[in-house]
Amino acid sequence: MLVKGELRDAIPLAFANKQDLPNTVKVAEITEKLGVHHRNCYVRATCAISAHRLYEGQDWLSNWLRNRK
Ligand SMILES: Nc1nc2c(ncn2[C@@H]2O[C@H](COP(=O)(O)OP(=O)(O)OP(=O)(O)O)[C@@H](O)[C@H]2O)c(=O)[nH]1
Repeated sequence: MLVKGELRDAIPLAFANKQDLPNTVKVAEITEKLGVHHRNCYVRATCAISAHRLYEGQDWLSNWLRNRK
């Protein structure tokens, strides 16, 4: 989807939110379903309620934007 579809030029960051809940789809499965495992894509496990790892993702995005050509 992200590799060949309309989103192929999109910023390669996805938040896999609600990872604190027991039945949430896990990062590996999301990565697989997005079809980005062969690409430099950062799928980050997060919990929006506690802000767990949200800032890591924002830092990653900031660096990616700064370094892209
Ligand atoms: N446990 C938990 N609840 C969350 C998290 N993120 C959002 N929620 C809760 O999920 C509900 C829906 O949140 P929204 O921000 O409205 O998200 P949405 O995309 O409109 O709806 P969803 O499709 O349910 O995610 C709210 O009650 C949020 O508090 C999370 O990381 N963990």
